[in-house]
Amino acid sequence: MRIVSLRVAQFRNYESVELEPHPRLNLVVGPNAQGKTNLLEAIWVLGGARSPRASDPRAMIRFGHPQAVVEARLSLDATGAERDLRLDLRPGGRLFRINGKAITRHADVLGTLAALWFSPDEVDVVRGGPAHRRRFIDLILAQADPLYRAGLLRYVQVLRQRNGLLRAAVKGASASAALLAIWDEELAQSGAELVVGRLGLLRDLAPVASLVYQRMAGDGAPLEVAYQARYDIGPSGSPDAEAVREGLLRRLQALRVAERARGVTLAGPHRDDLVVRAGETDLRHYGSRGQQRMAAVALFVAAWEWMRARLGEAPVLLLDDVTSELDELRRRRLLTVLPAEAQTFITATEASLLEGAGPSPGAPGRTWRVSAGRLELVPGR
Ligand SMILES: Nc1ncnc2c1ncn2[C@@H]1O[C@H](COP(=O)(O)OP(=O)(O)OP(=O)(O)O)[C@@H](O)[C@H]1O
Repeated sequence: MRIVSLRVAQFRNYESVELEPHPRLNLVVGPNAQGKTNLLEAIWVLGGARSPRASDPRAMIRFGHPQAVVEARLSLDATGAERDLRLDLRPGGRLFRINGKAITRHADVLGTLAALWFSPDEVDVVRGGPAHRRRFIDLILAQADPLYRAGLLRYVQVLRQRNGLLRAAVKGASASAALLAIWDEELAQSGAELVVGRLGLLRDLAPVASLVYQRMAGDGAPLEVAYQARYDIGPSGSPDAEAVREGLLRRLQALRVAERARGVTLAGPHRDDLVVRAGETDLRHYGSRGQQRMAAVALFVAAWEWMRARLGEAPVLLLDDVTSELDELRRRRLLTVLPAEAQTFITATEASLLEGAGPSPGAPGRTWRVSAGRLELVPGR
């Protein structure tokens, strides 16, 4: 899919800008603190995702204004059909509209504008804690698979209820064994659905990520990405919900005393992780910064491929400041592994850092110069 036109109003340092992005490559250049990231952030949150840098959506409303608006006309690859997506950000919350119709359930927005965000901070998908890796796979799955979205909502609700019961038990309230057993079943059932979705994703994602990693690293070590749970999930190559359900249930029963003492659910997909290894090296703990960065890029490129295959639509790529920390060689390697067919928005302080971006030298695209919340189309690209 691609963004045909975009309007950003009273969002961060933008008063009001309208643009018609190029179907492929959009370079967004300008000095620091001018609004490059803000533009990508506007597109990202329009897709329904949380901002990578604002836990409170109010931070994105232009200072002194009551609300921000981001809207786009989207064109679908499969049918050429167009869709209008609009987000109103107000102090009270977010309101999304698709073709003018207000969307009441946030989960129904995800996937309308499928996108992936990548910045140097995404190295945390490899180097950071397990929550980063869980968020990575959940967001991919939630955008591409409505069943997974629904399953995730259900799991979060079950987890909340079960934790409530365990917390009450810590405070001395009676949490009957029978009641807990019911919530064990619920948690194991909805947890197993999530784990099976995640295993299916990894089965497809891992080989692609390994290929991309080897192309970038050039040292021959394959990248291994595997699911890590502290309960039996059966054979990961052929995901089986029943095996996962039983494994998780057994683990919950074994953890009964500890959970009653701590008042929290100690096993399930909310605590699982991914192992990311290159050869013998667990990159999460022992990878060099360069290896971790390459593995993160490889995971994102593979995620893009997976989402495209699953949705039948190419997700929009938002690449913020990705070239800044890299030397010439790494920069070139990075730019050549990026999917050529994606509509891409890529920021940099200087256009020269993006030399070689796109499928071939001199690839078609548009360059926008950003200065204090104003965009200017640079002629000639
Ligand atoms: N809610 C807001 N209202 C008005 N201006 C804001 C708001 N939030 C951030 N800004 C301004 O946006 C600017 C930062 O923009 P942005 O983060 O897009 O920078 P950038 O061009 O990507 O720079 P860098 O290259 O340093 O990443 C700052 O000048 C900041 O004061």
